[in-house]
Amino acid sequence: MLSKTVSLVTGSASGLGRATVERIVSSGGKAIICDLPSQSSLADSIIDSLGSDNVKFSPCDVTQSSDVTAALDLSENSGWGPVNCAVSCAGIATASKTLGRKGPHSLEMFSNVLAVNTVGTFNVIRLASERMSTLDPDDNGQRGVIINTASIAAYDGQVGQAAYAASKGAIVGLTLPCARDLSGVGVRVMTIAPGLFLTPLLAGLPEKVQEEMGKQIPCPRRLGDPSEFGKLVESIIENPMLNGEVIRIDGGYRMPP
Ligand SMILES: NC(=O)c1ccc[n+]([C@@H]2O[C@H](COP(=O)([O-])OP(=O)(O)OC[C@H]3O[C@@H](n4cnc5c(N)ncnc54)[C@H](O)[C@@H]3O)[C@@H](O)[C@H]2O)c1
Ligand SMILES: C[C@@H](O)[C@H]1CC[C@H]2[C@@H]3CC[C@H]4CC(=O)CC[C@]4(C)[C@H]3CC[C@]12C
Repeated sequence: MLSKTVSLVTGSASGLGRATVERIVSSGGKAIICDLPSQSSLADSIIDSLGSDNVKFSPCDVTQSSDVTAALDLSENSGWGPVNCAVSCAGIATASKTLGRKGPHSLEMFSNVLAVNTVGTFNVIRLASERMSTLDPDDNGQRGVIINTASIAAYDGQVGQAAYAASKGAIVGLTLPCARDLSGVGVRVMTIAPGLFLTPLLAGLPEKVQEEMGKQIPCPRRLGDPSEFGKLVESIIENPMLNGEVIRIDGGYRMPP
């Protein structure tokens, strides 16, 4: 049971983040939905279904420190206290070759993917851990847990995924040093590397392509359901021994070139 979980979940108006909020709240916790202002109507529908006592929306671009700070403040100003759990799901994906028919990869696109996926994730880690450090420790001397979302593309990046794979590889790379940095204040840091999950990120692809992608997963032979990601988040929150590690959740899939 996550009845004491007060969480900030980025990118949670949609997909894996939304499933995380649903899991945390159905297990008795609270969640701040941290997503772009353009996602406010999706956030409102989550609040309608889960209740405004349990879920609040803070419009936020994760690359902006003031926006993340405002989301952390909202938890405290709502009487929930400082967050003890931060889950980063905000992310964007692009597809562009390093040298394509139209010329070299756009440097702006590369920087933007790293800004949202990597810098945004680190922004949450640094600001959320400061708030967690003010909490009383539990029996294990722990004050909070931070969960990042990488991707199996961090390991098996495909053609056209240089920017995306680099952004996710960096999240894998920062997991252990951040866990080590924050061990003194009792904050754990974990990363999940999902395989192919049926979220709006993939739902935009033709149905035939989605079906074919699902068939490539060894077992189970289908795309992942976002609720399965939410379940893993819950396990990580509940298990005090999980720290400084990356967990793949991919049905045994390894992406081809
Ligand atoms: N779906 C998959 O198969 C899959 C696989 C591996 C990794 N991932 C990763 O999981 C995470 C969630 O992906 P998803 O599939 O749920 O996608 P999604 O598009 O459904 O959700 C991503 C959310 O992030 C938000 N977002 C984007 N930029 C933001 C910013 N600057 N600030 C705040 N919020 C921002 C979007 O508005 C959106 O609500 C991403 O990091 C993605 O790279 C997804
Ligand atoms: C594991 C995931 O993080 C990536 C693996 C496959 C990627 C998708 C491949 C098709 C792309 C098409 C596109 O133009 C937008 C991005 C993609 C949907 C891309 C998104 C990231 C994953 C799912």
